[in-house]
Amino acid sequence: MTDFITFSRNVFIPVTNVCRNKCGYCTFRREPDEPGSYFMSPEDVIPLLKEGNKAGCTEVLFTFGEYAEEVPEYKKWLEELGYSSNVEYVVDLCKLAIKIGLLPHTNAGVLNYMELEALKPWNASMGLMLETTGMVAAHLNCPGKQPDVRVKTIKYAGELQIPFTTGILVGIGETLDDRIDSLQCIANMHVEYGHIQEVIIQNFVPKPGTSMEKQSSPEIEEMVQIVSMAREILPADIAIQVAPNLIDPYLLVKYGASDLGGISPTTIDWINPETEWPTVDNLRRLLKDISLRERLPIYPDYINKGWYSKHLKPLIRSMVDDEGYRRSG
Ligand SMILES: O=c1nc2n(C[C@H](O)[C@H](O)[C@H](O)CO)c3cc(O)ccc3cc-2c(=O)[nH]1
Ligand SMILES: C[C@H]1O[C@@H](n2cnc3c(N)ncnc32)[C@H](O)[C@@H]1O
Ligand code: MET
Ligand code: SF4
Repeated sequence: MTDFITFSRNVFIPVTNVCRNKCGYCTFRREPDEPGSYFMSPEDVIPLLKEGNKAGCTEVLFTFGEYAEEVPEYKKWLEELGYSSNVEYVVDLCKLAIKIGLLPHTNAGVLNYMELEALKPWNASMGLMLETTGMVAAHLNCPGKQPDVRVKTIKYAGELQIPFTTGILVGIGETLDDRIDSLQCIANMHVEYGHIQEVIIQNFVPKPGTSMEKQSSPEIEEMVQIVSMAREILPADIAIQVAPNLIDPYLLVKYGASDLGGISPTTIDWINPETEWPTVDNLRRLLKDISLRERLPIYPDYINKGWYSKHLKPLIRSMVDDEGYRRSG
């Protein structure tokens, strides 16, 4: 077990819920003509960024339905704002965030090499869940959830030296062999490119109204097993993240989890809105004897390696302590 467990203070901004995929477990996504579908303009985003900055956050998590621009309605919204592509818009959102004092972490789903290249200078880190290398029914209508497509994006990020977050979703119909294969696949990519800063082991939570509503969440014993396996399979410099709003982290931390991901003081978890994040004080209580330390969205090793652009340098410098974590006070 590590000496301390890390987390980051973030603002969670779900820019659009329009998405080309139809994951069997997701309640976030909407059809463009469905009530509740939306697209956030800069006027919607700016107050949230300012509020997060005031509350002491270091990070903004921009997340999206995947390739929403393939949907004509979304494309029209973008063009009305004067953008010809989603990535062009995300770059502008990142610039706004940096100006306000937050380090961007973008997870826009699958992206190609050029899109990642355009986003790299404006992001402290980026992410994409591998989910699983297995063929599961939950991903039947999801061009962007095919394992080879996901792996390609994660490899491009490696070629571009982008500090990267990925992970697996546990309990979506994959087998034990699929879980081992997924972790091995991530480990191999890290050995080749050295860019995976953390791997999320996320437990599936069934949601009413989805095709998987009757499927159960993995038991804690199963999560302990997979976290232990992850700790054995993944190189030691990769952190293992679990989500403290989805599962009690105490036991998982004993078996190798070392990070609790982004906790937001001002926003909810838009993908899992049913469960609130614990406050930092509550986390300290949950973790009992184990101490908690705040990090930035870019891990100490990657700050040391200088894997960030000149646009982020002043902000990172103002936030970081001598050991690469969040400076206190
Ligand atoms: O608060 C959340 N943060 C999620 N994060 C963000 C994460 O907690 C932090 O932003 C990173 O650890 C960077 O600091 C993700 C990041 C990814 O790149 C990919 C998937 C996720 C999923 C979640 C999530 O479900 N909830
Ligand atoms: C942002 C990430 O949220 C995860 N995600 C999406 N739906 C669920 C769910 N029902 N339970 C747990 N995690 C989920 C996916 O792994 C996605 O990549
Ligand atoms: N839609 C993307 C994905 O599933 C981003 C996270 S879910 C909103 O990969
Ligand atoms: S999890 Fe992401 S890719 Fe899947 S339907 Fe939801 S928004 Fe789309």
